[in-house]
Amino acid sequence: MASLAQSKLPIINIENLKPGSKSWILACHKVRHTLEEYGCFMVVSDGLSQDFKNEVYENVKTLFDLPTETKMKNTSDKPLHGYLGPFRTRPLYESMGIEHATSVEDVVSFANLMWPSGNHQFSKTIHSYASLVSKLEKLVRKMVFESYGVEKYDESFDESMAYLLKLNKYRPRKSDDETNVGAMIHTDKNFLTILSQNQMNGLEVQIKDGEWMSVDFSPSSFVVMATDAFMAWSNGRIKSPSHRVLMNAEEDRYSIALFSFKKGIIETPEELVDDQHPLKFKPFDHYKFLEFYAKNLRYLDERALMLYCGIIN
Ligand SMILES: O=C(O)CCC(=O)C(=O)O
Ligand SMILES: [Fe+2]
Repeated sequence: MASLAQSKLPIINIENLKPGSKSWILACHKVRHTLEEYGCFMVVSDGLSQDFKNEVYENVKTLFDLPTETKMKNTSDKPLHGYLGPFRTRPLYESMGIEHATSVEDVVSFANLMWPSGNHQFSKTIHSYASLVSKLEKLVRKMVFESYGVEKYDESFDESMAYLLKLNKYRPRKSDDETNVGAMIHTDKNFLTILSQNQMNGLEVQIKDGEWMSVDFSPSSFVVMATDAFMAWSNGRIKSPSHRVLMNAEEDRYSIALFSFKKGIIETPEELVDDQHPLKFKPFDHYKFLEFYAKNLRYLDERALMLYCGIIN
C-alpha cells in the first residue's frame, strides 16, 4: 500500500505583491512550477481571519442542519451543482452548490429558497467569502498565464468565469464497520479549485509515485488545486492531482470549495504547442465536458478528460 507522506504542501505567498515587480515575477514562476509538480499548494490569506472563518462555518453548519426536504429544493440544470445527499457508496458526505456565488442577488435567492423569510446573515457572509476567494482564483490564474507568457488570454477567462461555491459536510463514522471514505479518489473537473475547511483535517492528495499526503491546513489557509481542465489548457504541463477525503475525525468536517468554470470553450494556447509538445487535448466546451463526466461517473480521474477530448499522438 502507498505510504502517507508526512511532508507539507508548499506554501506560497501570493498576496500583496506588486504586478511587474521582481517578487511578483518570482512568485508567478513558483506558482506555475508548483502546479506543474504537485498540482496544488497552500496560500495563507490575510482575508481569512479566524473570526471571519468561524462566522462562515457557523453559517455553513446552519445550512446543513436544515431538513433534507428543504436542502433538496436546491436543484440545478447543471450536473453536480445542486444538493447531493449521502448515498450508499459515500454515506458520510453531503454537498450543496451555490451557483454564481459572487453575485449577491444569486446568494440572496439561494438563501430565500432555503429560509422562506430569507437569511441576511448567511447571504452577507457567504457572498463576502465567495468574493474573497474568487479574487484569489483570478490572481492564481493571472500568475500562471503570466509565467507561461500568455497573459493575453487571461481577460477572456475573466469575462467568462462562473463561480460555484460547493459546501461540503462529512459526518463521522457511526461504527468501525462503516467506510471512512468521505470523498472517493477523483480529480476536479472545473478550472481552479480553492478550498478551505473547518478545523477538521481529512483531505489527502496524491503527490508523486502514488504517494498520498494528508493536508494539514494551517490557520487562515486555502489550498489551491489544479484540475483536469487546467491540465488540458496547459497542454498537459499542469498536474491535476488525485485527491480524496478520509474521515477519521470524531466531529463533523466541513469544507468549502470555490470551483471556477469557463462558460464556453477551453483551448490550449498555440504558444504552448510545438514539436516537442504536440497538442494533447482538442478544444472542448467546459460545461459539456462536465455533462459527459456526470454521465460517466465511473471515470472519476483524468480518464474522463482523455475519453472526452484527448488526442492520441
Ligand atoms: O473536502 C475537501 O477537502 C475536498 C472536497 C473535494 O475534493 C471536492 O469538492 O471536489
Ligand atoms: Fe475535489
